[in-house]
Amino acid sequence: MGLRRNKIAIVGAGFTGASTALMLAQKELGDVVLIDIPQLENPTKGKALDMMEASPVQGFDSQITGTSNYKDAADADVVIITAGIARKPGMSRDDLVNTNAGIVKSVCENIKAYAPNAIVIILSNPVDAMTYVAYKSLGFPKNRVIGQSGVLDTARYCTFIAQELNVSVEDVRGFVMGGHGDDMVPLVRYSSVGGIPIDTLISPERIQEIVQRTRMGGGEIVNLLGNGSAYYAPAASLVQMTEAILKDKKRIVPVIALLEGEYGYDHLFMGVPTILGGNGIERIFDLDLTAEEKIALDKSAESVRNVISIVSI
Ligand SMILES: NC(=O)C1=CN([C@@H]2O[C@H](COP(=O)(O)OP(=O)(O)OC[C@H]3O[C@@H](n4cnc5c(N)ncnc54)[C@H](O)[C@@H]3O)[C@@H](O)[C@H]2O)C=CC1
Ligand SMILES: O=C([O-])CC(=O)C(=O)O
Repeated sequence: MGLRRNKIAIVGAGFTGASTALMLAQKELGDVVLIDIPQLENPTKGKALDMMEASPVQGFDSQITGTSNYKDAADADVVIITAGIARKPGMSRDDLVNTNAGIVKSVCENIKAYAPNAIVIILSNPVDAMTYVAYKSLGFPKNRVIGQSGVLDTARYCTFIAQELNVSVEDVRGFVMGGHGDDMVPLVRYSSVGGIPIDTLISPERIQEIVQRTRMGGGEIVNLLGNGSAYYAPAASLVQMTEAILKDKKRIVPVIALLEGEYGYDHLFMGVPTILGGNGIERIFDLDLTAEEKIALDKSAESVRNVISIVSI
């Protein structure tokens, strides 16, 4: 019997889903199945075929299939959920909660039926609450239900630090935790370039501006695009998470995880630093925080709780 390739299903073939499919294939992380609603089956097939026709030019052998039939996603190793509506200028991510909760729930019923052993990554917003909806709907163990926020928020934070110091992005380290909203918590104390703490190189005022720009990073793109939200950096973030899982890399990345006592929170889904590997979330780092950091995290946790409290499953 030949070796089996990894299979990655992406539900939602819009801006983020399609960008993710192409980036996954370019890295040959597995065969990709792109799923959207039956009314969009032809455009979904068209996107997949267009990407396949890039493969001889770019030299990748991953197969990309467009479909509206979950049977094509049977036994996927990783399923990525990007289905739902995106915000427009003037809206908050939380305004999407009721529409997207219904969509994520129905998507999860299909995942449960066709890919019961998959590790599931949720992108749909408001993503902390949608990860909770997915966890409840799937009934999978908590290590296999993972929300994407912190990789993207950290990427934005690191972009701004690299630009501020005019240094390589490869040398910037740091992370953002908390909910994926305007009160997320970039951890300045744990941020460095080439091992040098950033607060020895950047003034407190500029650091605060970078922190604030990071918090509003999604909104900055929404306002510039005018008719949707970011997709290139979100797709890159999903690819990093998928790669960590499929290659069992044990990357240390912030992701949305079910907290059961960590940081003093119980039954809450929120972004925290974790080890991401072949078993999904393999460990949560429960770091000591300063009083100021804890106050900021409490505020973010309260925002997430408020959104989750209005979700009906
Ligand atoms: N967590 C994060 O960091 C980020 C979250 N997002 C969120 O991701 C979601 C998707 O964003 P985009 O791709 O830009 O939106 P989009 O509108 O381009 O694509 C969404 C796709 O989902 C599909 N869809 C809707 N209901 C479906 C269902 N029941 N089954 C299958 N497919 C379904 C739509 O037909 C559409 O093609 C939004 O909720 C957005 O807010 C986007 C970027 C970052
Ligand atoms: O801002 C949005 O609505 C999309 C998103 O979550 C992000 O780009 O961070």
